[in-house]
Amino acid sequence: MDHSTSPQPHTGVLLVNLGTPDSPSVGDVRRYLREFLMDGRVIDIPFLSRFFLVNCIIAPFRAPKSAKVYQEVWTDAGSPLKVYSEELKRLLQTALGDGYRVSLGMRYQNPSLEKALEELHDQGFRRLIIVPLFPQYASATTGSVKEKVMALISQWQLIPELTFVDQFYEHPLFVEAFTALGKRYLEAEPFDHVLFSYHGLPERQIRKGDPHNHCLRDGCCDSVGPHNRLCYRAQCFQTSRLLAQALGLSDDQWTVCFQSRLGRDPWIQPYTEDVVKQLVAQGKKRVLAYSPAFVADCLETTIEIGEEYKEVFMETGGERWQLVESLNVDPRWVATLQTMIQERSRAEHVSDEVPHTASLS
Ligand SMILES: C=CC1=C(C)c2cc3[nH]c(cc4nc(cc5[nH]c(cc1n2)c(C)c5CCC(=O)O)C(CCC(=O)O)=C4C)c(C)c3C=C
Ligand SMILES: [Fe+2]
Ligand SMILES: [Fe+2]
Repeated sequence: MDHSTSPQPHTGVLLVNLGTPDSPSVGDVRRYLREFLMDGRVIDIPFLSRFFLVNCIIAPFRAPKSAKVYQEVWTDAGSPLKVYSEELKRLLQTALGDGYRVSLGMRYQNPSLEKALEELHDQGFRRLIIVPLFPQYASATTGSVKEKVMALISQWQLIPELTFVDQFYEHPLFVEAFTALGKRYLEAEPFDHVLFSYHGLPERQIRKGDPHNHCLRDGCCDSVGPHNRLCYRAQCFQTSRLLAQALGLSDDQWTVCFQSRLGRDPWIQPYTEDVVKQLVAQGKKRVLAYSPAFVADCLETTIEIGEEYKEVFMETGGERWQLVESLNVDPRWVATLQTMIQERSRAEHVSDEVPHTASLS
């Protein structure tokens, strides 16, 4: 094989994260909230009701409050979610090498999915690997990314081979990377308890994806199997079990909970705020908090867990609260993505090497 020239990229890789406002100004936060919450997979009610709720109630009232929180989390380089995602793209490109072209798009706002896909379209790749950066599958996140990407690509004249990485909640390297981050804290000082706090979802959305009428009953999320393969809550429990096992925790040393409820409908439980108060009542004074639904630190981790739930904990009698930072641009995380992408590539590599006409001649 000739190694003197670098190979042409043969595969396009699209990383997709949720998105964040362009700036922490009220106007930009309002625009972000409108686009995000008008997604029918996020607020899954009929269009006219959603339009009224988002444009007349949530966006106008929430934008000024959320903008203040975004101002807290904003750095000189911008929104952490975007800054980490862009650096991750750069590092992954280096790790994968010249055979791949990595692009980054956000489901909402910028850099836009349209632009990211246009970059890949221009290269005329035969194969695209799309990685929604959400470890656990939810219709509101992974499902929404898949819907939007398919809608955009369906307008192309030549539609390449598409591979979606639907989830990686139990990928051994993902679990290993998150384990290492928490282990550093557990080895440095004693903690009474480990909390795994995930972004919540309306219960209705879990039910809609449950043809077997299995979810949200006692013990329904104790395992992931054919009956609940894409159940977000079950996948969150599975990630937590694997992390707890890798951290050497016994069953009474960890708890799963769900944060960020929006509106009055029931969301999946237990709610983080209730669990935090219960832990204090049980005499747990030192808590290590993980947030394994996110691969980059953002408003939901740094502010909501790192500050708001910490405040609840400390005010009700807790003594030490430590947030485990997200994977961000950890080299183990970059290597995890590299492996997941190469695993997908290898599975289809043969069809690349052998021209399709070969079997006919
Ligand atoms: C696991 C990932 C996420 C799921 C599932 C999810 C569902 C979901 N979110 C809302 C409403 C809001 N989420 C907000 C912020 C936000 N959400 C995620 C991820 C998931 N959301 C992230 C990474 C972020 C932070 C983005 C950042 O810029 O840092 C917000 C905006 C912030 C605020 O005003 O509080 C809202 C609103 C719903 C309704 C929902 C499920 C249906
Ligand atoms: Fe959210
Ligand atoms: Fe379930």
